[in-house]
Amino acid sequence: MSHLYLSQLQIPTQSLNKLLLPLGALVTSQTQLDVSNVPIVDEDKIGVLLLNLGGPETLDDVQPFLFNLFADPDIIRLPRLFRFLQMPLAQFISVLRAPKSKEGYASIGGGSPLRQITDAQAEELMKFLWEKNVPAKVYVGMRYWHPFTEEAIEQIKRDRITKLVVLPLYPQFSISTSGSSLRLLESIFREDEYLVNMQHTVIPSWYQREGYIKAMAKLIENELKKFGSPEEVMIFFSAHGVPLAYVEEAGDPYKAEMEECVDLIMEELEKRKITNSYTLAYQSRVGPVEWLKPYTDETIIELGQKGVKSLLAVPISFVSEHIETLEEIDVEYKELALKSGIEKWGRVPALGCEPTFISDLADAVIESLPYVGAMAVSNLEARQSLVPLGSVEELLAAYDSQRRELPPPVTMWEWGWTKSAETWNGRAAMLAVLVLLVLEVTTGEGFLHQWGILPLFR
Ligand SMILES: C=CC1=C(C)c2cc3[nH]c(cc4nc(cc5[nH]c(cc1n2)c(C)c5CCC(=O)O)C(CCC(=O)O)=C4C)c(C)c3C=C
Ligand SMILES: [Fe+2]
Repeated sequence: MSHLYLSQLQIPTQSLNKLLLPLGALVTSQTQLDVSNVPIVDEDKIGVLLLNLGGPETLDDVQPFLFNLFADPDIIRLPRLFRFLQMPLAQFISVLRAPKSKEGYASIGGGSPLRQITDAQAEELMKFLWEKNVPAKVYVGMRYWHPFTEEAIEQIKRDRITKLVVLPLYPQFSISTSGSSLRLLESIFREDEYLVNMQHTVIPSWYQREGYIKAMAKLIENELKKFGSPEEVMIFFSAHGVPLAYVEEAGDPYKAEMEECVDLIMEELEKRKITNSYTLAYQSRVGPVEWLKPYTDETIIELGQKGVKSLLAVPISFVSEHIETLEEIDVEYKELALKSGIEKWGRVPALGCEPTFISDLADAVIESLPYVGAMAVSNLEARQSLVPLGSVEELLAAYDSQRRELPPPVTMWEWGWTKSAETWNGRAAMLAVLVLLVLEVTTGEGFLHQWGILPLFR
């Protein structure tokens, strides 16, 4: 785990006067916390901002929620040349996907439980912080639905918070989740004088924390006991997928962090004399591109073919129940497993407000407090004398540089085979394709239907 300032998410030249401090020591420090050296003065008002995805609360929210999701350039990554198509494409895909998504949300009670669960987690976290003598207020900022991150920030300003710890509720870092939320936050901070001057730190990922690993192991142990022969059960970790290009081209650490996380949980189980076989697969892919493999559905079928009879599904990338646990795993994958020859099926619940877990999150916040703004140094020498920059900064910088490369400046229209003509031809072609797609969706006929491509987005 490392800590950083939001300014570190910017290109390096803009972040020279602030410092990212990877706190390797804190990763392993699970010992008794000593809050006495936390530099908090009486006037300090401490805030914790929990970042999460957000989910539609009613069926009418589904399409606008999907629009917000697909309008995010960290979710649909278009080459810069085609960036102007982001909004029309988001509109197009959200309208196309909404009916299927609505069915899913209808089957879990008409909306996402994410807001309620995240609010409850915030409440519990606040209780633990106060019990540990850290009077802090906890805020929730969602990326794609209410309460939006912008709303949380407004409240933080109204409350005159002076020290802020930013904690994404995703255990493992991905460009598409924590990365996207932090990038948004960074842009909000950059434009606001109050926020620029507010001391803050970010905990980018925390999958390796002992409290989290222990809480996960305990939940798995509990569910295993419900099987007749627990030792014969295969532990099936199922993580939300990301497109393969995120990992292979943009350098997303998500897969590596996921694999390490699974290893740590299995090591913890071994300490409890649980040595079951296990596997990790990726679920919930969207669209026609290749995603991280192995895919959950294909793996279930293969395991059935290999004669596995008992499977315990463990959702691993998210700490709340949500549509992909309640519908995709509990209904679709269970049905697939039973059809594939698996006879006994179980599922580990999401962590939610599990006390070991929330208490550990409170510890993570307290451990990061000494670093809230404490390392804002203005000279390069001081910066270089400290611990080298952590992986998050490098990551987002690499990712940004990949996105920054490209286009020739788009000038006025010129005839002939010029750079400008090429650019405008490209844009015109994309617009034409878009018009064709809209026609196809509205009429239900066209080449994508004939080729069987369109249903892939549904
Ligand atoms: C760590 C978790 C998640 C990653 C990584 C992630 C990447 C990712 N997701 C989509 C597309 C969709 N995600 C949707 C819902 C959704 N996604 C996550 C988590 C991660 N997504 C959660 C917890 C939820 C559910 C929220 C809720 O309402 O309960 C949806 C909408 C649902 C649906 O229509 O299936 C889409 C679409 C992409 C494209 C992506 C990586 C690029
Ligand atoms: Fe998702």
